[in-house]
Amino acid sequence: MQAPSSRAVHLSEWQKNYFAVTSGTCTAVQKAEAYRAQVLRVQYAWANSEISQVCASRLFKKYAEKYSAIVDSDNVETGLNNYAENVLTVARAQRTDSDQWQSGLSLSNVFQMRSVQEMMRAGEKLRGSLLAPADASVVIHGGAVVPDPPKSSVCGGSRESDPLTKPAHGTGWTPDIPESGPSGPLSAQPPVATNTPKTCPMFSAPFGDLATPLFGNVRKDNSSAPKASPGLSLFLPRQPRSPAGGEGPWDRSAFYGSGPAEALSAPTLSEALRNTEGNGHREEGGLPTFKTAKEQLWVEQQKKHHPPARVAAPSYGGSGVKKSLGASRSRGIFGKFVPPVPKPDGGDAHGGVQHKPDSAGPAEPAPPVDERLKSLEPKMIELIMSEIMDHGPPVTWDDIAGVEFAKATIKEIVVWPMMRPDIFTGLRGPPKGILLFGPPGTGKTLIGKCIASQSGATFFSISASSLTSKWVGEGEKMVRALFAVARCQQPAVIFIDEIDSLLSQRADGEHESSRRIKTEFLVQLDGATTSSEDRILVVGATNRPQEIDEAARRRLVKRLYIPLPEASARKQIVTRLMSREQCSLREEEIELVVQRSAGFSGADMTQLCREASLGPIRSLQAADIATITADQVPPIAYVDFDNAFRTVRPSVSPTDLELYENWNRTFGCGK
Ligand SMILES: Nc1ncnc2c1ncn2[C@@H]1O[C@H](COP(=O)(O)OP(=O)(O)OP(=O)(O)O)[C@@H](O)[C@H]1O
Ligand SMILES: [Mg+2]
Repeated sequence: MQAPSSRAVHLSEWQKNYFAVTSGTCTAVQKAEAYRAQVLRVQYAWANSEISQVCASRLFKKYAEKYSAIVDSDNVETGLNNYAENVLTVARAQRTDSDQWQSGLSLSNVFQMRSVQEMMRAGEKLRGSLLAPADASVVIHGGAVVPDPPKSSVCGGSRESDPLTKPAHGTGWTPDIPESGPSGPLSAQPPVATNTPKTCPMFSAPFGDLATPLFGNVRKDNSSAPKASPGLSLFLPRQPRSPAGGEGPWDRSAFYGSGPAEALSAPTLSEALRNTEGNGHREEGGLPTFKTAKEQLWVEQQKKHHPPARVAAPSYGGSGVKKSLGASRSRGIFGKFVPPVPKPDGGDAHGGVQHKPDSAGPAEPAPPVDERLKSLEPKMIELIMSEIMDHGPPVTWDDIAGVEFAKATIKEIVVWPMMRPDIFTGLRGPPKGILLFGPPGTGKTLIGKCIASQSGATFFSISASSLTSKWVGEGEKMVRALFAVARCQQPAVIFIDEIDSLLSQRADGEHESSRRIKTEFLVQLDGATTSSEDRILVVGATNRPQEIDEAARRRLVKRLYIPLPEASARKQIVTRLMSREQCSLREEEIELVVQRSAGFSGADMTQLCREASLGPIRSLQAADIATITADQVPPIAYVDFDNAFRTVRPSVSPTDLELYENWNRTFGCGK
């Protein structure tokens, strides 16, 4: 950011210049100088990021054109028309700064000069080839001719034709023009050559679309370039030089690389950026290796979506891993997920390390593997990673209406021990297993998501049915892998939804594979729940608690009943949902809705509100729906709830409810 004072200085300079050039008192040279200074200022401002590239392009074009107009104009009063004089100046190594100085040159006789002709011939030969800066200055002077028709254009991509291919012919010869030897004026005048724009790259437009070649045909293809080049290049030798390393546009040359004009141009900059995008790092000798967060993110995304083929770690002993572990997924709501495979550059106390962007190429040696994961198949670990709960918006405790006791207990068991493990030790040590049970749609899964959001632990969410059905025959390996990975990611919460399908009572007729899964799960659960060091919490949720195996039940020590919402909780749900919509329900009407919804689950209440919210739409004519604006939709009224009650019914029957309550009285840990 520029300090205000510096802005003020800029502004006043700008104004001063403006008045100078519009006052009518200054000479053409002064005007040209002023415009040239403006062009420089634009460059400065752009280089200092004070103005955008688009703005810089426009200003550059504007002032470069004004400048060219003066320099190109052959009007004796308002133009400089002194190309030939510059050639003469060059030839004589004399300066012609005097306003009174009258040239003996005419437009035509300059072409008779041998040196000019030689330069034009030289230009012909060089045409098409990229010129070195020193040569380029030859082209400038050779091509810097005249503004009328054979006057064909001057040098520079801004002109339509190339003076090198269209030598202008003139008549007459002014003998007082000194000859400068067979090799032309430039070679005959070394001091002049050193005074050419080759060391003065500032007018190589720094703007992508205006990358005007300073030196004639360096970039012929750019036809949108401003017509400043010829004039500028001729003018520049007369400008005072900044000392090397001093401030000024010369600094930009140092910034971009010390070099000729092309080193300054925006294409070079964009090239460097393209390189960065292409391979994630900048070329040696290019711009500094700093990467913006956006670039870094882009590079990481590229790696995620096109991960390098990894060589399987020998210690995994299995098939090669095609995807990098967990890298294809985001890192959970808290971003705490760390890969189980430690990287060589450090690890945490548990053997895992914070996830870092995977910069490993295929040739990178396989990283060492956590001891606890050695016996597992990499494929399994990968599958576990893909089960990490990382989707959906974060859920807060306030999003869950009612169930105050369960919420308080969970905070006590999960959140606080995570916060203060030093206090929650010994007898106060948190239980390692929780069972949330209750009728469907009462918020058990919602609580699971809330634990994920609020605990700050690594959160694994697995649907038990996926363990039994998705990976048939491999379920028990999955269970083992799940706990092993969780152990590497402590503190960790393993949330198992529909746990009944995993831990249902063992029956004689059950399938061998599901029996093995269950056994493995109980073993792991036992390990996790009995080990005092492990900070792994297993949270199971079920709406069929009576089907859970007694051995599993014992291990899930805190069994919390998640009942149907009470009146206050139902009101909370309705109020919260209606607050996001246009609603005209009065307080007593809300009370009425709450009363009428006794026996509804949280999910039923949500459904009721959805149905009611469609009421105002249904009251509209079909034609209106096409044209109505969103704020013209009538608000939700009690009548809409009234209608909704006709179609939405409680999903939990009183008989079912009794079963839950019985089970809660028998096994539940609630009050
Ligand atoms: N206590 C609650 N507070 C707010 N919304 C709730 C509550 N209970 C349920 N809901 C609503 O019902 C939806 C379903 O809840 P959820 O999936 O948590 O029920 P569940 O108890 O896991 O059911 P199931 O036993 O069938 O799996 C939630 O997304 C939410 O919109
Ligand atoms: Mg659920």
